[in-house]
Amino acid sequence: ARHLLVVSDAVLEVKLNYLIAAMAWDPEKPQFRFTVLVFTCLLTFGSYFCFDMPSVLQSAFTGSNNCTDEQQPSPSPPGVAEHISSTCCRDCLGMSEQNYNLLYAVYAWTNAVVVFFSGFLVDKLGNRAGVIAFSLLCLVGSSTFAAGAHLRGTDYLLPVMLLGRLLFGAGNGSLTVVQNRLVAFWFNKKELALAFGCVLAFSRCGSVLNFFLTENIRDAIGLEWTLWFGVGLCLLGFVAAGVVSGLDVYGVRAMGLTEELQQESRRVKLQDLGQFSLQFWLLVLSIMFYYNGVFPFVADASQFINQKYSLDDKVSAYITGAVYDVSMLLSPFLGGLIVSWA
Ligand SMILES: N[C@@H](Cc1c[nH]cn1)C(=O)NCC(=O)O
Repeated sequence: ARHLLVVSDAVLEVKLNYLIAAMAWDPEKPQFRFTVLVFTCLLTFGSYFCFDMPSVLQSAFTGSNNCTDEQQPSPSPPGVAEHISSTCCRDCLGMSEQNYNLLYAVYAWTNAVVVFFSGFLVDKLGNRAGVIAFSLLCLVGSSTFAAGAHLRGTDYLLPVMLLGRLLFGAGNGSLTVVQNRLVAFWFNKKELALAFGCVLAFSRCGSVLNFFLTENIRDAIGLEWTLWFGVGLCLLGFVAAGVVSGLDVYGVRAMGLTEELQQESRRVKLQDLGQFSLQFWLLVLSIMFYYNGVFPFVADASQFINQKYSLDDKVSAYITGAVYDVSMLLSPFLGGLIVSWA
């Protein structure tokens, strides 16, 4: 019986090895591109979580930290969380509303300017360099932002946090560009819309979890460590970037496309911009005007809802995040629907 067990064990191992080889290492097979998809989805999960952390934490960012040594945080009015009382808040950064909004403005402007150049750079240098560089920028940006929060009460708080948002903005937008390029490469023949749907759903999942969890995490570990928790998620994105990069090198080489892709990237030039169609630019404009309304609203909505309707911070954040909930739930299905209609 023992002999039989050893033999069946060996057979099982051979079968398993065969399965792994057949499953994972032929880049033309669906298993390979879906493995790429899983790690591509992970690229922006953390950065999307971090992007709207200020919105959830707006009252902490703008509340005044004016406690004296003996003073305990005073009891909060009904419906307002304990740590944000109007008279004493140990966990608050004391930013003005304008400076708080600067955190978003700096992100948006850097994002808008940098993505143009990073898109061109990725066309020239390829996905691997881009995915590593931009996820590293997100990591450095979110770390700088979190480190800035430790400087409360000093003149350095705002410049350091703004610098963090600037680096994060440069990284996150560009990371989305290279993420879409990876999906377009690995899913160019089929399942393209479905793959885009999955990527968007996963990114939105980062946003949604931020609106559901951040306030609770802050209650448990305090403001600074909550921001470092976001950094941890960006680190996850950086690790995923390493894996995607490795898979991409392997897959392209195994399909014998390395030389062809290098030649293609040499041919890319700035003048190619002129070849984009009117339809493309109209699409760009419609997306721009759509986001014009959404992102600034999300940035200020948590505190607005909290103050106008006297709702608890957590409930206000859930309501603000609802704008992303629907998108998260529907994207993969709508992507699948488009695939089956096309
Ligand atoms: N650069 C991102 C910013 C963002 C917004 N929400 C989470 N991150 C971006 O523009 N994303 C586009 C999007 O559809 O979320």
